Amino acid sequence: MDLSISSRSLSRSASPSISPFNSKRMILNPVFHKFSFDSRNFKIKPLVSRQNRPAVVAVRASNQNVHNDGFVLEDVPHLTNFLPDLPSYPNPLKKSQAYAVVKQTFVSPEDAVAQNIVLQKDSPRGVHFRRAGPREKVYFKSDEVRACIVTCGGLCPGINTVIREIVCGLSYMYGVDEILGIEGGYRGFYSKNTLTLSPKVVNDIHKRGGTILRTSRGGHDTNKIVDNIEDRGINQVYIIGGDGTQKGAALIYKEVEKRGLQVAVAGIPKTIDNDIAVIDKSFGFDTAVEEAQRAINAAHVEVESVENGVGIVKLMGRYSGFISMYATLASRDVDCCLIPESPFYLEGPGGLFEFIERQLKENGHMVIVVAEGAGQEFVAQSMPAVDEKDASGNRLLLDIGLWLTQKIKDHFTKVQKMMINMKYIDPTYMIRAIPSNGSDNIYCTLLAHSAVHGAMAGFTGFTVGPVNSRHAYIPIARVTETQKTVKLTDRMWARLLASTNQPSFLNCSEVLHHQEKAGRKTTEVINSERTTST
Ligand SMILES: Nc1ncnc2c1ncn2[C@@H]1O[C@H](COP(=O)(O)OP(=O)(O)OP(=O)(O)O)[C@@H](O)[C@H]1O
Ligand SMILES: O=P(O)(O)OC[C@H]1O[C@](O)(CO)[C@@H](O)[C@@H]1O
Ligand SMILES: [Mg+2]
Repeated sequence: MDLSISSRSLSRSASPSISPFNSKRMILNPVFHKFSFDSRNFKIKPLVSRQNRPAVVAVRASNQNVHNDGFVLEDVPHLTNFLPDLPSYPNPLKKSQAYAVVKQTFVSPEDAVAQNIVLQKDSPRGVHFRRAGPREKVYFKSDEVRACIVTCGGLCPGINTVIREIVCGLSYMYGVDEILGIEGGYRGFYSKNTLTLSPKVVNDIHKRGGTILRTSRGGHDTNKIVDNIEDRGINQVYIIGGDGTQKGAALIYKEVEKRGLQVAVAGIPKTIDNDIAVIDKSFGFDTAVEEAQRAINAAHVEVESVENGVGIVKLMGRYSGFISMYATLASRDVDCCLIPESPFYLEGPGGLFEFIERQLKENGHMVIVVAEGAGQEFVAQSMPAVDEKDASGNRLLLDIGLWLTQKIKDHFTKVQKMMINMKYIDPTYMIRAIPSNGSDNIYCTLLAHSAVHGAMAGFTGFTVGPVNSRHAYIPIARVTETQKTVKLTDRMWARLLASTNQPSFLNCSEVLHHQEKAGRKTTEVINSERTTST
């Protein structure tokens, strides 16, 4: 029996109960894809799908493949894990003009990307991920692919570039011509129309900020989404979004597996906050850091032109201060950077007021960069209890910029009897809404191509991203189980403190606590200038 029939033709077949897909689902003898782990790592569990059809699913007991030398491969799922007889085809890239003279067109199945590249001579080789890129064999016939793209969560520079490059990549590299854009985020699967995407439609969208598909928060209903995927005959789903979106993508992948559908689910991580774990950085982040310079520069120009000028620039970063940290390091005009990971205080020795006073005496002006998630506990104290959430359940933040502006003004005019000139700039949405810069555009292309190659090769339930500069397929759970934050114990934060010479706001016991948390037992003498008791 020919099992190469696509889910498109299947879902269009008159009666699902007599679809040949049923026979495929009932095969009880899974033969795992040769790149996957051996069957000892799996157990077989019968499940019942939406239409009460029996489905057979291979559940990965452990997705870690550990070798004697401490080499660990954290693999991503493959369609053949639960559709063992899926046929494969030669990759059409073999005949592609673009790849004609490439020395090694296809990534070797053995290629892996190391999560940790700083090792000691005798240390175990550690965790690795499957290297991204085109494979010798694909598990979809080009003319049977019906792909869709969806964008969820907040905006970020480069989303349109990723959309463009998925469409052009599918079309030019694999000859796919059925690509749908799902409108308005996850809820768009079941409540909106779709857009037909082609290279012509997406040709110049990378020059625009935002997402041509529009986005939303909330509205993730796994069953409704997968019903819709099935009904539309979609067999490749490209999901662009942040940590919440990737959690949603994992649920879609699981439901697809449970129903035994030949649908590849690929996540492309997006977040301006750069808070996605494992990957080097998220697309749009460099653009954001660059754009933040304009706001910082404006603040600097303003405050150095007046007497006792204090400029405050608020940047995005709910729980992670990466944009603020990098924008500060890039600028050199910033005297103090406040991020959510590093608690600060205003009054007393080593506090912010003391530092501002010193800066004003020495330079006559200063610039503070504050991440939107910093000092939320202070703002909350001075406001009636509000605990609002957005539609996705993310806590809505209070305006630390306004609060800080007011506090500094009050302190210097009322307590210190000192005239100061406050300038508060909030460029957050302006930064998020711009198109991506050149280097982010290239990065977006790599992400999109990696996702397309991965889905065509039959991988599913994966996220793409660079790990130590090499693009890899990462199990979705790995990027959602933790959020990446600035580590105060890493050298980067020390570099920032050394560059601005701002107080660290940590007292001696806090320094030791952070070092212990980072697993470092140290008896280092702590710089007394930077340590005060609160
Ligand atoms: N735990 C979850 N399970 C399933 N879906 C989720 C989950 N968390 C969020 N989502 C869905 O993912 C989408 C985007 O989530 P969210 O608004 O948190 O943004 P995000 O993807 O984290 O991006 P960012 O935080 O960078 O703006 C929403 O449609 C939301 O319903
Ligand atoms: O678009 P919204 O819902 O106002 O979201 C703003 C939030 O989104 C983010 O930009 C993340 O996408 C955060 O930095 C910010 O707090
Ligand atoms: Mg998020």
